Amino acid sequence: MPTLVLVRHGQSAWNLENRFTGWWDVSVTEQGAAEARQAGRDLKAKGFAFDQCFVSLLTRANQTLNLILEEMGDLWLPVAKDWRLNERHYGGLTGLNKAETAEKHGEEQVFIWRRSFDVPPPLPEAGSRYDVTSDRRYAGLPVPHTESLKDTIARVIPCWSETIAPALRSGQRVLVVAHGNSLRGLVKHLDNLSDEAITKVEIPTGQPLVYELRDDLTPVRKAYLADWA
Ligand SMILES: O=C(O)[C@H](O)COP(=O)(O)O
Repeated sequence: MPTLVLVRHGQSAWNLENRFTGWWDVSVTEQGAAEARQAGRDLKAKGFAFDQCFVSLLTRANQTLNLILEEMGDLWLPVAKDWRLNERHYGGLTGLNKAETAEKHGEEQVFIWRRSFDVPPPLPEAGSRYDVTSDRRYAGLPVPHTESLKDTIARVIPCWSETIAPALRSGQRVLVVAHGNSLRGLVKHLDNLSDEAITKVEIPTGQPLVYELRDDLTPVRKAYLADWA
């Protein structure tokens, strides 16, 4: 039975500071690194092993993956790095404090920006210091300027269909380390959730989410590792 484990990166510097992060490339904090190591130890203790890993191009996800694999003694595993697993792009909100933004624009507006299905955050101002379009890791790629969850899903699902799903179908046990919203996109797809239902789904940092799948890749059961018997 295909096994898929999804992990959101451990706590990042901007999770700690409560800042909109998106494609800005911050590192995990000490707590985030500890979450990742614990996830690796727990996966190993519960008998999980992987054949193929997938990760975004962002540092916090790569650090988390490496720490998990180090704890599992599996740093040798093949890893496919794909920009399509990056966090949703937070546009002009990138770098702003979430609580201060809510004070300025209201809780309701910030909820719409953070959790609505198809309303993207405002575009960045020209010359934004958080512009990553010329970062060489994205050379030749269609770097977005802002993204709704719907926009994020429009790149995550092709990544799923072209790379992750074929690996699972070929019998590989797969670990995906990515981000709150790229993983919400995958969860929406796997659990066949409505646009409304996904607004209520939150994915915590550093907690492996385990899916046991049928051969057609529909879920048989799903649970966070802490509850996986
Ligand atoms: O990019 C970010 O700021 C976070 O990783 C996810 O943010 P959210 O909880 O506002 O979707």
